[in-house]
Amino acid sequence: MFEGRPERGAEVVLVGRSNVGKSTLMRELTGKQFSTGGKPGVTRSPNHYDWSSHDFVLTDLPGFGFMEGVESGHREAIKTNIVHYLEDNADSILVGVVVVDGKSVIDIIDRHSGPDEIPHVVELFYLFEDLGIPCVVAVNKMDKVDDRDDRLDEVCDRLGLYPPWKQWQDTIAPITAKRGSITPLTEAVRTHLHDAGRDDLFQFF
Ligand SMILES: Nc1nc2c(ncn2[C@@H]2O[C@H](COP(=O)(O)OP(=O)(O)OP(=O)(O)O)[C@@H](O)[C@H]2O)c(=O)[nH]1
Ligand SMILES: [Mg+2]
Repeated sequence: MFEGRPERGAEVVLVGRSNVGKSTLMRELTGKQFSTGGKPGVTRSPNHYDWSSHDFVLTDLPGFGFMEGVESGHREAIKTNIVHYLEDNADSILVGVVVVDGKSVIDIIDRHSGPDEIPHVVELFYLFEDLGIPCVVAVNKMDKVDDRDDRLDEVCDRLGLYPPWKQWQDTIAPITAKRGSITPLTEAVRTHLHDAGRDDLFQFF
């Protein structure tokens, strides 16, 4: 189990595969440097960022999926811990942000789709739905994607959302975290915070 979650009544979580840019996005949102890098699996336990004056915490959960130098049993354990974390804290979590790498997400989803297999990203998306937590898919590294609209339509398709993606801007947010270009994400998050009656948290997004 993940330890050390600060006692907070409101939370936004970032979750996604290793190396998609969660820590980079966290840095953009908070202005604080978190350890990032090309080496997958950098984040092994949650990074909580909280503001002592506010009843709010932003959490960067560890990456799952491929992690160099991490054996498969441990990898599964991390995934199980993430699911438990989301279930245990579902009452406080106002928005779940699933971060994906726009360059590779479709290949990865298709590689892991089969009669007995559902890709982690799709599974997470539905887990948030089951838990009643609004979910935003931050499609990161858009600087590396040429066929932008086609790619985003494909992401919708794989998640069971009818294209075109532009009608899902509360759910699909194309960003380039590395360059600080994250407005589609902050606007989507704000929409869900507003729906939850929490405009007071706009200051963090
Ligand atoms: N081209 C490009 N690279 C990015 C972008 N965002 C992050 N990266 C790079 O992707 C790599 C991984 O970023 P991290 O933020 O460490 O990824 P993470 O999801 O926290 O990874 P784990 O901690 O392993 O789960 C780094 O080399 C980043 O510089 C982006 O928008 N575009
Ligand atoms: Mg990280």
